[in-house]
Amino acid sequence: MTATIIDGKAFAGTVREKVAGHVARLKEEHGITPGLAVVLVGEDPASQVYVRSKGKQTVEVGMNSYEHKLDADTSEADLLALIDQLNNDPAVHGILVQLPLPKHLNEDLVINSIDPAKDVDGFHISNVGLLGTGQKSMVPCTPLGCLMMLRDHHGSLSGMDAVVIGRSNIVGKPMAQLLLGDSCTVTIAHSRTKDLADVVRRADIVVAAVGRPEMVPGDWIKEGATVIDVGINRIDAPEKGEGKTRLVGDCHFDSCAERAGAITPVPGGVGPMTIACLLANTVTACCRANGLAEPEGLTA
Ligand SMILES: Nc1nc2c(c(=O)[nH]1)N[C@@H](CN(C=O)c1ccc(C(=O)N[C@@H](CCC(=O)O)C(=O)O)cc1)CN2
Repeated sequence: MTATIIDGKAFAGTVREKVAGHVARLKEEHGITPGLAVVLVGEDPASQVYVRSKGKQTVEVGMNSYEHKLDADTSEADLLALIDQLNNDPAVHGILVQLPLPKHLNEDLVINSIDPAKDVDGFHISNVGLLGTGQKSMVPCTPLGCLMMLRDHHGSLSGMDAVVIGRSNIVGKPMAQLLLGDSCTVTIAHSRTKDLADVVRRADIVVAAVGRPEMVPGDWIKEGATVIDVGINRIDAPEKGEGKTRLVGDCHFDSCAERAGAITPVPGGVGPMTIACLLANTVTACCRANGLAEPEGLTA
């Protein structure tokens, strides 16, 4: 079998178009412009790129973007004071603190200081609890993007065997909750899982989110399975020239694509959906804050 490529970049474009349509309606019919505040602490080069991209795409869909760039040695008290100010700003409907934070800042404390209604990352403990109990919540962007692509490809996921490799709070755990919510039989695998190859071979859906370059080989994949590769790993690429690098996922793309029914590429798969879903969550948060009907097709 040669897999269908699930084009996350194109899909993200359709999500952004839908978001832009909702934003236009919010302005025309209610005089409301959704606003997203992004907080970056420090100068991590990858984070700077992601934050720039978030700001640009926020403006492109017609929303207001508020960027707060803080020095790497910003104190916890100053960061919490900024979050408190954003929590109380009616023009701000979504707040995101770019991760990872510098080591001296307590990530859990910072995330849990965000108003859960404005927590467009879905990382606040209240949103984690709401998702885990099947209640309306803000849903983390990367897993939401994966779910949207899976639903689009399969229609119903009911009864499918899904394996999520990785148990992070940002991807693995919420992904498993979302798949459970869509009536999959879900296994969360991790570094201590015994016979990982056999566990993965049973799966109709494989979501790989471990951050280990190409660790899933093609012969772990059941014929016809759908592979969602969340990993974004930069590796040396001497074949491109001295000192050159390239991006790969957690799955070995060529061998997995030979057996899978469908697969997301890296780059151009899950990554672009993360920011598109952030925009979607901001519109959702804005609608909820104003007691308006939520946009269809943009939430879990
Ligand atoms: N507060 C948050 N911090 C982080 C999150 C998050 O969802 N919330 N996720 C990641 C980083 N991230 C967004 O913040 C992100 C990662 C990757 C991509 C993306 O589009 N990747 C491209 C490749 C880009 C490249 O060339 O390097 C792709 O996969 O095609 C978007 C957003 C950690 N922090």
